[in-house]
Amino acid sequence: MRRLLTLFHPGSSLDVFRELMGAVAIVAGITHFCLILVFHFTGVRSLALVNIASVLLYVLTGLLLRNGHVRLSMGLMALEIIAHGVLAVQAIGWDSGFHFYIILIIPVLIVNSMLAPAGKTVLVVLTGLLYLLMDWRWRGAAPYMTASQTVVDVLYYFNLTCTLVILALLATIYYRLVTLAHARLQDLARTDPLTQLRNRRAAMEAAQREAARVARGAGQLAVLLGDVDHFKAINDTHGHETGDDALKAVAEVLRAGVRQVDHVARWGGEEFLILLPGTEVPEAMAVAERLRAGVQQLRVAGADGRPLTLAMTVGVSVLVAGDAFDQALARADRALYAGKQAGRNRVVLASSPET
Ligand SMILES: Nc1nc2c(ncn2[C@@H]2O[C@H](COP(=O)(O)OP(=O)(O)OP(=O)(O)O)[C@@H](O)[C@H]2O)c(=O)[nH]1
Repeated sequence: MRRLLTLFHPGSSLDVFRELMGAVAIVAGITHFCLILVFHFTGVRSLALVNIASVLLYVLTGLLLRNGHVRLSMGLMALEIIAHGVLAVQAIGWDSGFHFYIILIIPVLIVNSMLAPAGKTVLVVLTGLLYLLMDWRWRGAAPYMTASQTVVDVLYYFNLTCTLVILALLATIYYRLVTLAHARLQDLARTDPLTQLRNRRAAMEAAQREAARVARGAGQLAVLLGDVDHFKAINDTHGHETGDDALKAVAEVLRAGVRQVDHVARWGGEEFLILLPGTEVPEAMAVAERLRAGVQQLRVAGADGRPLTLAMTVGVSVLVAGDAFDQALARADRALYAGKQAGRNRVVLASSPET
């Protein structure tokens, strides 16, 4: 299953559908391969040849899918399933169960993200009508090939089992892919697109979780608020693109400069929030100073090609048990403001909670 799910990387609903079709092509190819063996050993050589053609067709549809020809491969698959069903029920009889596969077209049509609702409805109804028509025409009709009751029974239970397995697989894969796509969306909703850091919303969630840990006695939480100095001047002098490059470079310094358990987020424009769980004042000040120095060492290419230096002011506060996160954040913000007032490019420790 994991292998099937990693054939394509699901992102959009089209990717999800393409992945699903890829899985269908693989399972259908395997089913037809088994049928080659069944027909070969039961002596129905002509149908073994038909199934060789089906396996080759599913290989082709798999390749088409990988190259992005989703509609074409889907059309070929539907055509194969219908043609195979029609031919086989006429040849060996309705009781062979080859018509079951046509029913599987209906759920695949419904999850198809490329079809408009009206088109989907028409195709689903047509498939249902085709199935009913086949049932009316061929159930009870005499097949033109004579196969023993044992062969018909083997085929019936083989086809019924395969249909049930494919149905369960389709539902499972679709459920897994929807879950993956949902997780991806959740992640996107929490990521800042420019810096790839967590965004303000994700930072607030992390802050609430960490604040709850502090309240449970898990030690202090250091709150660092960093703001790039004179950033407007960088934008104004070198352009917005250079400003963006500078923000990405700063984000990288911050991300690389903290532990795995720490949280780094883009809090707003050129402002970054860093949360350090289980960290007391001396350690928090050391980390803040290291990050500030890291930003100062950065060299970003300016509009004239010459390297541009950056600086960052950081306000530091510590959340202790019985303290509210908003209060600690407000203290870090005041410390940051004090740092700006005092000349920027520095780390300032906030006053303690009770002052
Ligand atoms: N390039 C770029 N600029 C941004 C982005 N978000 C905010 N800004 C700019 O960041 C600048 C922030 O300016 P100010 O708030 O005046 O701060 P500053 O110039 O850094 O001054 P100090 O903080 O006092 O040192 C504004 O010009 C915003 O337009 C962004 O995503 N990309």
